[in-house]
Amino acid sequence: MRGGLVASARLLPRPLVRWFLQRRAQQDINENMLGGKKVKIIFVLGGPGSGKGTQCSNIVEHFGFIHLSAGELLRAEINSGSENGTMIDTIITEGKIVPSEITIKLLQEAIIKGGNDKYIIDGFPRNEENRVVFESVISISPEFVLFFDCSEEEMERRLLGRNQGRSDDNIETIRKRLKVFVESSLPVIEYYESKGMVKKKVYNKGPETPHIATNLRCMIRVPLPQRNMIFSSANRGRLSKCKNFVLKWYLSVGDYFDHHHQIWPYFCARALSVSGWYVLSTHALLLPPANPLFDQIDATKPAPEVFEDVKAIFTHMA
Ligand SMILES: Nc1ncnc2c1ncn2[C@@H]1O[C@H](COP(=O)(O)OP(=O)(O)OP(=O)(O)O)[C@@H](O)[C@H]1O
Ligand SMILES: O=c1ccn([C@@H]2O[C@H](COP(=O)(O)O)[C@@H](O)[C@H]2O)c(=O)[nH]1
Repeated sequence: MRGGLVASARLLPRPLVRWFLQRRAQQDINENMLGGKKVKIIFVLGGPGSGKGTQCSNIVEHFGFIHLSAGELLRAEINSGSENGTMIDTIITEGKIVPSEITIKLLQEAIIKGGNDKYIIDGFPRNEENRVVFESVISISPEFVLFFDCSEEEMERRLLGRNQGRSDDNIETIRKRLKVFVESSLPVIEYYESKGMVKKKVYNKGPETPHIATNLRCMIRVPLPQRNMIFSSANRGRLSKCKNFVLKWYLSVGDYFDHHHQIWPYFCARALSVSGWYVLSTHALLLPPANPLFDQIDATKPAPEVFEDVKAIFTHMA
């Protein structure tokens, strides 16, 4: 019977057979299945240069996932001389985001071609539109999302030293990419965070927290009350960063810490939060325990230490 089917398939035109097989694979994917196995997807998100690619290589080595970097797939598309190549190249050089249908088609093809049941997708979804279109076209929900949190200064330093001949590793494009990350990609992380899907490692490094913009943004996913307060040391971008956010009113007391690093502001912050203030803090030490801030992977640490955090997450998952 099976032999008969194979023989009849040989009589069909090849494009039709290819179309049929692709459709089957697509149906499988839509049911989270590929080749009879449930497909696991993990999104790896973080700013440009936060170390996503570096850690994905470690994950592949230790946990047998296939690594799909959306950026790499787009770069391969440019190099293949495809009709979309020039458009993609221009978008990447401007640090903007390529239309969802292009990226998702490339991801979909790579998943089908990969034939594995475990994928880490690095650098995608990049904006809310990416996320929504992915959900409707490839209806696989990620098992979880890894978020690498890193200061903008550190990301910029790393990208300028990466030296892999990438057209977007220049200061002008890097600045644009960082802006796009805060404006378009962080909302995706916030969305997954609100669903409890962002894998976390408690960030408890000390008083100085590097990534003010990210962290503030993470807090602001919560509906803002009238009164807000920002703790941070001076010259860490409190005012400039806050201008990006619709803070109705805030009180900044960070200057006190710069010179003293005293414990009293911690109690102050707690007392204020208990009495209805919403405390935004750029100091890990000041966080009231229930405050969800700083729960990302601290990607400013050396790569092997970052991987220890990642490993713990993957080990628990297995
Ligand atoms: N923890 C780390 N400490 C110092 N340097 C790092 C660390 N992790 C990665 N790097 C270096 O920083 C540069 C950027 O890392 P990587 O390419 O992994 O970042 P990425 O998040 O994938 O960036 P992009 O989104 O631009 O592709 C690389 O040169 C890498 O070797
Ligand atoms: O989903 C995606 C992923 C990437 N891009 C564009 O590619 C560059 C480089 O991406 P990396 O992840 O840093 O390799 C990125 O700045 C975007 O321009 C995209 O549009 N959509």
